[in-house]
Formats: sequence, structure tokens, C-alpha cells
Amino acid sequence: MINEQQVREIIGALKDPFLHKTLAETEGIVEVSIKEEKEHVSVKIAVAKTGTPEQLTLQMEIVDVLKGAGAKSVGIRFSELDPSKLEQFRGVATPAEAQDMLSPLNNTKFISIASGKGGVGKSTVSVNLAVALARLGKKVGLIDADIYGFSVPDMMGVQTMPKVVDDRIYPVERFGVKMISMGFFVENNAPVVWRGPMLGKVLDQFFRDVEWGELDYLLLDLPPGTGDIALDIHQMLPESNEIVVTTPHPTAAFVAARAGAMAIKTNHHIIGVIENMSWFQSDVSGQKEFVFGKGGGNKLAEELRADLLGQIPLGQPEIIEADFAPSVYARNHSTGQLFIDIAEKVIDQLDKKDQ
Ligand SMILES: Nc1ncnc2c1ncn2[C@@H]1O[C@H](COP(=O)(O)OP(=O)(O)OP(=O)(O)O)[C@@H](O)[C@H]1O
Repeated sequence: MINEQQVREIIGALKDPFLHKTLAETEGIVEVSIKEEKEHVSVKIAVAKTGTPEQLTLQMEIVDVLKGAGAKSVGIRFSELDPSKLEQFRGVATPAEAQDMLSPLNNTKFISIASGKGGVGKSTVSVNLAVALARLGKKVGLIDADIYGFSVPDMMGVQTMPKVVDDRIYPVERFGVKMISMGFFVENNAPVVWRGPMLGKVLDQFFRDVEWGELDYLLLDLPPGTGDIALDIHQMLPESNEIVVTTPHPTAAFVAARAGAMAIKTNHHIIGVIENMSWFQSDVSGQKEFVFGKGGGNKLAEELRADLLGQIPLGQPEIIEADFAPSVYARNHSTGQLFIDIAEKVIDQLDKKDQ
């Protein structure tokens, strides 16, 4: 297992993406800690500007080099360089680099949606939360990053492909949401087997080469579970606000807690839990029937010390032939309204976090 000095040497050779000086030169390695028994390295890095696509690239480079040197898992936190230090290096930025610092995603809040296992409704929640945020007047993007199980284009009833002009990818817009999916980049629904660097390149492309314009929120529908792919993606993403989706069964909540733990370990911030398939409203008895049990969402929220943002019942959206989108609830559908309530809570929480 590598020691702290080796970690500092390896990362010290990488460059601050804006200052184009090595992290050793900028003294950008703030903290290194190593858990020998778990072969886990966590580092805190200060860069000129945080929350940028450039940070994502650096993040991937750090994960790559540390894993290459023997770390099994890597945690990275970013902070901004002290203004006095920044001053020291100012003047080295060319106009193109200065333009980079004004990248349109700089003020975007990232929201990732995760689940402990497949089939609990993570994609349904991602799509409807994105649409609800757009219905509230926000500028919203959605990345379907569920590389094996991409389903967002079908769920939203997307019939077109993104346009590519001069090497720039223009996302498809549906219900006011700009969307891009792994599904657009594989032929004939073929299974995808990307991992490691290849996966990183594809994700990087989603941030850098897609013409998002200015966005308030960029949602990411993550792969389900706590396996290698989910871990890779967690490590490669910019720091995000994460929502964990579960069903009400206590066992499902238990599995979802592991996804939450993975998010925290990879320095994402859990903002809440959404319980899906919470009940079924019987037409016959008029009663709520708790088909999948009760209490899972609350239990998970307690465990992750986060809010239960909402509970979504079982039930399909009405199908409108003329505007087919099989998983999008209409604004005036009771579930559509529940998603508006959740979106308001999310906006509120993230605004508070900013203050
Ligand atoms: N509240 C709900 N009521 C009825 N059906 C639902 C509800 N939520 C999800 N479903 C259905 O359950 C199935 C799984 O949902 P979805 O694809 O959103 O789950 P997922 O967690 O993203 O799965 P995976 O990660 O495996 O792709 C879909 O057929 C979807 O239409």
C-alpha cells in the first residue's frame, strides 16, 4: 500500500486545470489520509475554481493515478485555493483559459439519484423530478448515466437523437428538460461494457462536449446498486447532492443505506430520500394498501440523517397518445403534484445550503 509521501508525489505532479501549475507548486494538496486496512486513500485538493467540468477531469486523473499505484478506493474533496495564493499565480491564464473559468456549468447544482438495487423506480423519480423542476421554471438538464439500464429516452417518449454540430452535442429537449443518455451512443440497444478510463471519457464527454447552455440543476440518473460500476461513477462525478430512492420494505431500505454510505464515502452530500411504490389506492375499498410494506423511507432517512422528501404511490401516468411519454405524470395528476412538492423541497434545501 502506498504511503502519504508517495501519494503527495504522485498527485503533486498533476496540474491545477486553471493555473496550469502542478499541485505541488500551488500547494494544492491540503490533506492526505490513508486507511491501510481498507487500502483507501482520501485526499483534499485545493484548486483555483471548484464545481467545474475541469475539476471532474482532474478528479478522474487522481483516481486513475492512485488506483494505478495500488489504492483500492479513493475519496476526493475539493476546496478553492486561498485567494492570496491565487493572486500569486494570476496573470498566467490565457484568454482561452479565462473563458474556461466562465464555463456555463459553473453555477449549476448537480443532483444525483441513486438506489440500493434495480427496479425501485430510480429512473422514474429522476425523470419526474427533472420535469417538476422545469415546471417550476428552472433550467434543468438530465444525464441518464445508468450505463447498463438506460431507460430515460423511452420513459420520456423521446423519438429523436441529439444533434451533433462541429463536434458539439446538442441535448434532446422534452418537457423543458435537456436530456442526454448512454442509450443515444450505443447501437441497437447493445449492452455496454465500459469501465474505468473508457467510462470516465464518456462521462467527461457528457459534461464537456454537450451544449447544455446555462442550467440551474443537472440531474444524474446513476446506475443502481453498490457494485463496481456505481462506485466508479460516484468517484468520477463532481461533488453532487444525492437523493436515494427506496421502496417501503425495510429490507429494501437496508440495501439502500449501503448506497447512501457509498455516496458519503465518495464525498457526495445526501439531501434526502424518496420512497417509491409506497402504497396502492384501492378503487374497491378506497383504502391505501401497503403492498410493499411500510416505513422503509423513514428508516432510511433516519439512518442517513436526511429528510424524507416524499412518498410516491403505485400507479401509472395517464397515457396520452398524441404526446406519448409512458413514465411522465401530468402536472395535474396527483403524483405529478407530489413531484412538484418534492422539487420545491429540493430547491429550498439547496438554496439554504448556499447561504
Ligand atoms: N410509482 C410507481 N407506480 C407504478 N409503477 C412504477 C412506479 N415507479 C416505477 N414503476 C415501474 O417500475 C419499473 C422500474 O422502474 P424504474 O425503471 O424507474 O426503476 P429503476 O430503479 O430505475 O430501475 P433500474 O435501475 O433497474 O433501471 C418500471 O416499469 C416503472 O414504470
